Amino acid sequence: MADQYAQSGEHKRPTEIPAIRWEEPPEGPVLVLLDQTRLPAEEVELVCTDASALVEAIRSLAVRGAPLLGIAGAYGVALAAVRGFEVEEAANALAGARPTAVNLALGVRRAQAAHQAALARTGDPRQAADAALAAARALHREDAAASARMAEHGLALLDELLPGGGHRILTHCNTGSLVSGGEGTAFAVALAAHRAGRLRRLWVDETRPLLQGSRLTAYEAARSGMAYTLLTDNAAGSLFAAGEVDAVLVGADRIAADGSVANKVGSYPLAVLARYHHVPFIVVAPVTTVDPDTPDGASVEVEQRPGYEVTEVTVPQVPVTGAGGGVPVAPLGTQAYNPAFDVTPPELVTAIVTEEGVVSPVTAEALAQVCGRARRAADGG
Ligand SMILES: CSC[C@H]1O[C@H](OP(=O)(O)O)[C@H](O)[C@@H]1O
Repeated sequence: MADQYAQSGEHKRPTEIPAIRWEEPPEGPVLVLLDQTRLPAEEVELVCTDASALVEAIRSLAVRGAPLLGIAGAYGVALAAVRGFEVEEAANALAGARPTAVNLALGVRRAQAAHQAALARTGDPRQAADAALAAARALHREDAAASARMAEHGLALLDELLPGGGHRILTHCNTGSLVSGGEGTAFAVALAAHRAGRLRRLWVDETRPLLQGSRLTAYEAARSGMAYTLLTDNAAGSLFAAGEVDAVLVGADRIAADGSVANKVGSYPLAVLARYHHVPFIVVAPVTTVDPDTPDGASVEVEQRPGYEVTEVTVPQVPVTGAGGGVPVAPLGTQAYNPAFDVTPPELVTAIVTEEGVVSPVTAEALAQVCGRARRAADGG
């Protein structure tokens, strides 16, 4: 069936518009974001001059994805410090902008701690601001390096689990360069397989309601030249039943200490389908996404988003009458259930691929060992 589909999508010349960059124009430092709510129709950059603009960008998913949220949060602290705003207030607002992706608060607190330490050491706000910016830049670099190592470990795992190449991978939501300082997490593995000539097709879940798959993953897949095919989330089951899926690759927003994985809503049903059809369900995430302070899946705060994201769609050039500024696709006043994430229990996860290596089977002990290795390395241990 996969061969019925010609190479999907056009292959635009890749334009290297980074998801995030720090600029220092004469008017003062700014954080520049590729506005992901405008993709794929428009490549528009959003300039943030203060933390409140960045908080809004995070809440609206103009900037999104766990690792990138951590990087953005750290730059947000630096932006507040450099522009002379109240740093602690800015840090708290940024850390609380979205609750599920642990990386956001982690990145914010890392830059805030650097700022506080430099201020205590020097008493000089300028040096403290520089320290916060240095911490953000370091996190940005580390995430890019982590992405490359996850891609290596992930491709090696695919080759081990699926000898013979020609991998048909199904993915959910978006986990490429739009969520990362590098080429992403799960998508970076698919990209590595493509470059190695071992990706037969990437099946892309559209990922309702905000369509990160159809809008963002398809955008990144088209630019890469890989063979990809978009599907509605509801069609995934029939692909498994047809034997068209060799593995599932997804990202994560928070991994609890017991190995429970919080990820985009719709990930859990894919894990159940994968188990039923004896297909590996692989999570790809940096160790910064593992939260030892969240003991299990039930402890994860799952972000509940506005109902209008389900009851309305935003279609350009069509008059909008809905509460959320979209075109209603349900009777006005319809209540909607709209969790942004769901939680997959560790027993349904074949492996967690991190930059420190692969955790499989997924147990609290194995996870702690991998993450402990990373933390000792970070502490120079
Ligand atoms: C590897 S981070 C990508 C992760 O973030 C997405 O959520 P959102 O688009 O709401 O930020 C989704 O859960 C992805 O797996």
